[in-house]
Amino acid sequence: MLKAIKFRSSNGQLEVLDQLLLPHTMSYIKISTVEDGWNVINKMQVRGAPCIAIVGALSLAVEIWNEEVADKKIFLSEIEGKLNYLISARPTAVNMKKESQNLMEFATSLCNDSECDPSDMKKKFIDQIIQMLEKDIADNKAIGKYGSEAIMATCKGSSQSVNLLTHCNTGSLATAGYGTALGVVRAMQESGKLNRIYMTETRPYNQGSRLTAFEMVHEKFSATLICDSSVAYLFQKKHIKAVVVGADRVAVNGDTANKIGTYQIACLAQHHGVDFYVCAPFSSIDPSISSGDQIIIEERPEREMTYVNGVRIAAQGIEVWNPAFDITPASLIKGIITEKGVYEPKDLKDCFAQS
Ligand SMILES: CSC[C@@H](O)[C@@H](O)C(=O)COP(=O)(O)O
Repeated sequence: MLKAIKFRSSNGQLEVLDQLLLPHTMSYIKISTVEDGWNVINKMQVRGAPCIAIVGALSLAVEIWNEEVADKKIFLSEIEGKLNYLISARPTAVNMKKESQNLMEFATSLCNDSECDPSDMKKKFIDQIIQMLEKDIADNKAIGKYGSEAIMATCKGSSQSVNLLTHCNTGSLATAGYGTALGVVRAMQESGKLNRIYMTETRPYNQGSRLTAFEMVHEKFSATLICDSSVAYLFQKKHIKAVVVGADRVAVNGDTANKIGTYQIACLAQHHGVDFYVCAPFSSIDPSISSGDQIIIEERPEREMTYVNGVRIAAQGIEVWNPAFDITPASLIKGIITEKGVYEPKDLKDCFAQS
């Protein structure tokens, strides 16, 4: 499996795959500081909501790796400042914000624990960050299993294999490994239930043609790339059983922010009677947001749209609007596939009330 993150827990060495150079060049960038982490996230050398949170947190771990911590309160305020800085790298994905809150709660409890000395606090804090890597892979495998079961439960005939469509990149490159929506695809492939995965190019940054296509070729899946504008025709012609996409932030009512173009695919899926699933860990659900209207949508530089590989492809002088994400209303989503099971959007609220 491709690896977006290489982390050595023996000596605190962190490297991330430069996804701007894919699919032509596999080159890893060394990350030594929080500023390095912020930069690779902001420039989208690392992207994908779970991967952003893990790389952000690990950049803090490697920065403090050799630090002598003498005072717990000073250390707590240092990590709070650095986590807040990391959240500012990209605004739409909630995972970095949620993981920061979790890490701050954990660090505060260590700070208040009189049995824990400053160096213990640092060690335990770093260990907590490292656990995020394993947890993300385990969560993705659970998402894959639940998603595969949910899709196959709607099929008539147990031996059937199906065609799926995905958008953007949600695989090993967007997570610690295995993937969310691509994790569902992977689980279906492993159980012989995948006939073919179709993927959109995902303009303007081309996560589909550069990254998902790269992963699928690498894994030797039966996979086909389509233009973003071919989705309606694909639904007419290719017997697509379901759409599986990831999420950058899910509101409590199920409205979902994901890569620009997701909303129009959901509209087309409804028109054609194709099931539309969002696949995301609980860390992508934002309990503080009641609906999608409150989600801040990142707008990226116009150059990402008007240039391809340094060559301008748009007419000089044209004005450009380049939102990186859109909001798919909950009414278009059949299920939200998480590591705890599959929820109808209307049931998410109760799920938070219970926990
Ligand atoms: C498991 S990744 C889920 C989402 O983060 C993904 O679908 C997506 O929209 C990524 O956007 P990106 O702008 O490439 O970070």
